[in-house]
Amino acid sequence: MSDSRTFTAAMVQMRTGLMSEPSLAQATKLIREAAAKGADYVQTPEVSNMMQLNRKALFEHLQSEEDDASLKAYRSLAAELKIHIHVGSLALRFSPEKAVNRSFLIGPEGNVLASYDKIHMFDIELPDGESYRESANYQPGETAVISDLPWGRVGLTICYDVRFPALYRALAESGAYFITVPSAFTRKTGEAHWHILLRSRAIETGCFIFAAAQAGLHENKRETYGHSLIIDPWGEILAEGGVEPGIIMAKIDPARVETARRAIPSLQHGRRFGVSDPKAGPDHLHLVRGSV
Ligand SMILES: O=C(O)CNC(=O)[C@H](CS)NC(=O)CCC(=O)C(=O)O
Repeated sequence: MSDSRTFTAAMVQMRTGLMSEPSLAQATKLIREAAAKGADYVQTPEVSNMMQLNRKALFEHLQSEEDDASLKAYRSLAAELKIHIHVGSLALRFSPEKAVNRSFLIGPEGNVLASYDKIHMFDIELPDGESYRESANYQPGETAVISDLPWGRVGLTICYDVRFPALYRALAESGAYFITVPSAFTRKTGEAHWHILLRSRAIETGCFIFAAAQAGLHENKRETYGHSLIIDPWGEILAEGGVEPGIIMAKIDPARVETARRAIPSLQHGRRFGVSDPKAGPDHLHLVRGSV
């Protein structure tokens, strides 16, 4: 395929603080650095604006999408640098009671091309007592989102979504060549699952995976895993971050999507099926929700 389809993707790895202004300053510096090095598409992690201590503090600082100063700043920056900036997500006010975890794909004219509300809420309890109840504060999205970049179609997801392969299948079947997974993984679950989950989603979908990550010990005392990743459709890691803030970059050739899918057309081989339980009698069939 022609060289004109290739582009440079950059992931900004950051350590979001309690307040949005210093977090924006941190991201802006890294986005400028990526643009100076030739990035066409720059992604920031989940909750690029603030990671607060508790519900009360979160709601004191939340802005609505209309009023949020960091979204305006990212839009101006994209227009100034003439690049795509994908704000992995912002915590924004959704209603008096709920926030929303929303990512924004901004085009080189500063226009918002697409936004996506995280669908799957991280409500979990780890064996060591670490626990999260994202749904207490956040309103989940109900719609998967795709958008068109100049180099091919992109599907938007966030963090914990990565554990739900049906979403990725749906995005790939809707024409995605790239799938974005801006994240704030915990250190524990990241060590155990991060690379495997993201590489699996790349291999299963034949898509590039772009995952900018939060990293390190945050002002709110949470520790995130880092290791931002750019993965090709064969599952190969093209670039990986460490545990400190910074940028990673890779040249992206969308033709690799076609090569990988020609080699293993598993997207076309998927079949619908039921699950039979012989103990429950010959006519019994559990209905399953999908083919994956
Ligand atoms: O609440 C915030 O400040 C920002 N949001 C997050 O950090 C979100 C929800 S708590 N984190 C995840 O989804 C981690 C998933 C994860 O670690 C896994 O799937 O293992």
